[in-house]
Amino acid sequence: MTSDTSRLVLTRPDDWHLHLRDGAALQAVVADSARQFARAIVMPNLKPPVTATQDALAYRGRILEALAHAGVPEGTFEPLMTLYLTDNTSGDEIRKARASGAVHAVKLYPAGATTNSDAGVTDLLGRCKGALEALQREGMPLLVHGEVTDADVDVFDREARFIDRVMLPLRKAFPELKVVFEHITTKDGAHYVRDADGPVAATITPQHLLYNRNALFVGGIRPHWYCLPVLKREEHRQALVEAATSGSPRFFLGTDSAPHARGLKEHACGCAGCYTALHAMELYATAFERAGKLDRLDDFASRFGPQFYGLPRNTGTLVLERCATEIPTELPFGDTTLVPLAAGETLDWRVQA
Ligand SMILES: NC(=O)N[C@@H](CC(=O)O)C(=O)O
Ligand SMILES: [Zn+2]
Ligand SMILES: [Zn+2]
Repeated sequence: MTSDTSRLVLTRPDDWHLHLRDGAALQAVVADSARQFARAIVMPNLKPPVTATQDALAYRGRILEALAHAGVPEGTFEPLMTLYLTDNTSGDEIRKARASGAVHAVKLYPAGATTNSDAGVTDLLGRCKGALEALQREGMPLLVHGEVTDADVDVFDREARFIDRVMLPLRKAFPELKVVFEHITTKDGAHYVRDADGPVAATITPQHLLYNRNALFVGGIRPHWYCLPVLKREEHRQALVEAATSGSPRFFLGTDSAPHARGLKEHACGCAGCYTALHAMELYATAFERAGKLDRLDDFASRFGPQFYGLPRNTGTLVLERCATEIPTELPFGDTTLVPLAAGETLDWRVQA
C-alpha cells in the first residue's frame, strides 16, 4: 500500500461476509459490491435457504446473470458460494460442495438467531457431527453467526454466551476445523479469537468499528443502525478497532451488508441488517484513519481473508481518494427503496471510479 494524505492505493479487496439476496433485490445491489470488491463470500440465508450444492450453483448462476445485466464486465467479481447448515446436512453434501469448486464455506445459523434463520441448527454437536467431520477433513471453513438464542439470555450477552456454550465445545471436539466467527461485536469475541488455539478467525463489519449502541438511540430510535448482533457499548467497539488494526491475520473484512426494504426497516418490528455495500471501503477507511492505522487497512481488507480461505490474493488495485462524499439518503431497491448506513452524512473518502 502507498499512502499520502490524499490517496490510498490498496490491493483490490474482498468481502468475506455479504448478503446479496435474490431477484430484484439482487439486481439492485450486486453492482455496488462489484465496484469495490473482487470476490465475496455470499451468505445462503435466502427464503428458502441454500442448503444443497445444486442450489448454491443455481444461485451463483443468478448472481452472474445479475452482474451481466448490471453491465459489470465478466470476470470482475467472483461470488464465492456457501451452504446453509441444517440439522440434516450430510457429510456427503459437504464433499459434493467441496468438489464443485464453487462452494467455499458452510454457514451455521443457530435456529432463530437472525434474519431467515428458522431452518437453522437446533443442536450443533448433537445433530451435525457428520457434516462437521466432513468440513474438518475437507479443510472447508465453518462460518458461525455466534449468538445463543435462549430467551433468558440478555440480547447484549448473546455473543459472550455463545463462546462458552458453543465455541469452546465445538473447538474441543473438532480442533482442526477452520472456523470464522462472523461479525464479532464484543471484546469477548475479539479476545477469544485473538487467543484461541487452532484455525480460528473473525470478520468485522464497518458499523461495529464505527458505532457503539448509542447510535441506535440518537434523538429517537434509529432503525437503520439496527443489525444483529446488535451494536454494543463503547469498550467493545474499541476492542474491535484494536483487533482489526492489530495486524493479526485472524481478523479480516466482512461487511455483513444486509439490505432490507426501507418499509421493513422503518416498521413496528423492523428487520435487522445495515446496507453498507455502497460505501464499504470508505467506511472502513474512516474507521482505520480514526485509529491512526490506515497503513493496516490493506492487510485487513485484502490479505488476511484469502490467506485464511487458502485462496490467492487479488492482483488488481483499488484507489481511495480523500474527497468529501455525501452518502445518498436512499437508493432504488426493486419496486421500493433502500436506506444505506449513515445516509445523508459525509465521509472523507471516495473509491475512485
Ligand atoms: N446481520 C443482520 O442483521 N442481518 C443479516 C443476517 C445476519 O448476518 O445475521 C440479514 O440477512 O439481514
Ligand atoms: Zn449473522
Ligand atoms: Zn450476515
